[in-house]
Amino acid sequence: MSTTTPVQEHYDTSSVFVAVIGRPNVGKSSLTNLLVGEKVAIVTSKPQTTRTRITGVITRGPLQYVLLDTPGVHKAHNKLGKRMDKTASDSIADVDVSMMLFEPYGALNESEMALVEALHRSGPAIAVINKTDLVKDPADLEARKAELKALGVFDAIYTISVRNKEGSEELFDALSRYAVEGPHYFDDDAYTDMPEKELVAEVIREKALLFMRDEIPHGIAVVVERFKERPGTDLIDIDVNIYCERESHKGMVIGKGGAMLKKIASAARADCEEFLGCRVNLQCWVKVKSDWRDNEFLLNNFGFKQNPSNR
Ligand SMILES: Nc1nc2c(ncn2[C@@H]2O[C@H](COP(=O)(O)OP(=O)(O)OP(=O)(O)O)[C@@H](O)[C@H]2O)c(=O)[nH]1
Repeated sequence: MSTTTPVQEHYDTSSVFVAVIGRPNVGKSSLTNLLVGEKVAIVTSKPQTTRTRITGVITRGPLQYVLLDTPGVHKAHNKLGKRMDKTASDSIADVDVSMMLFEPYGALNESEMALVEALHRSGPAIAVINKTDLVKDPADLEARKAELKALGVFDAIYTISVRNKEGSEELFDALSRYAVEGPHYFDDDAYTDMPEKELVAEVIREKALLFMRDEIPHGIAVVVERFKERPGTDLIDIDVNIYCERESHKGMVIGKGGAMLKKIASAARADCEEFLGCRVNLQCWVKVKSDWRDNEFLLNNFGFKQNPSNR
């Protein structure tokens, strides 16, 4: 008697994996959050806030969109930078479509042109001009569109304003054209594959970036040491270590009489309570680990791992 393994040849469902790419600060995280409708990627006005590859998931009926929110393109100066660059180029190779964001104004820079080159070699791509709310004259937008069209790599060019929440339906529609028939890779009610612990760490980093002067926050790493629900309550205890590179930075993260740390922690707690849907007891400690950005072991320890392919 022979046994056969049933092979499903037809699916009623499909999915599309999308790399969200573009120069730092162009609005990749903001767009991911808008499309997902939840806070999965941290957003600040300072470039290069996105370190890890965050996956936003949106399921609309039979179609599942999976967004990879990549770090901005930049020149790598240390191991962390190199790893971030690798994450960005890996994403383009793995996906069904790349969505490259552009500012409405300004010359395309060297790293944007390098990305465009990479797109010529990889799969299909669409261009998205964000921040149309800043456009003064519609002719400016037309000129930008013509410039992008001339690059000869984009199947189509879209215009959006994440700030005004304009253009997202057109994008969903555009991306759906690249969907591939198959199973859904994530639960239909999932919106990210990022563990809650990592989301908590990202939120704390976001607050540090928001409240502190430029030089320090980019040198910090946040590690969630404990994430534990208190049985019988709606309370989660979260213990967090904030690592910085110098003793003097530690002092600044803590602030006068602990004021800065308190400010960061209480803003982070409010966000955590919102997305976790319960009360949070958040304890933060600040520690010094010099050169963590150049130390392979510590990078792995802090979660900046090279992600395995999703498929
Ligand atoms: N005016 C305007 N500002 C926007 C819009 N979308 C995003 N921004 C702002 O642009 C800044 C950068 O947004 P992010 O989403 O963090 O940009 P990013 O591309 O993810 O940045 P990196 O993580 O550094 O690569 C933030 O201050 C946003 O509020 C928009 O449609 N209009």
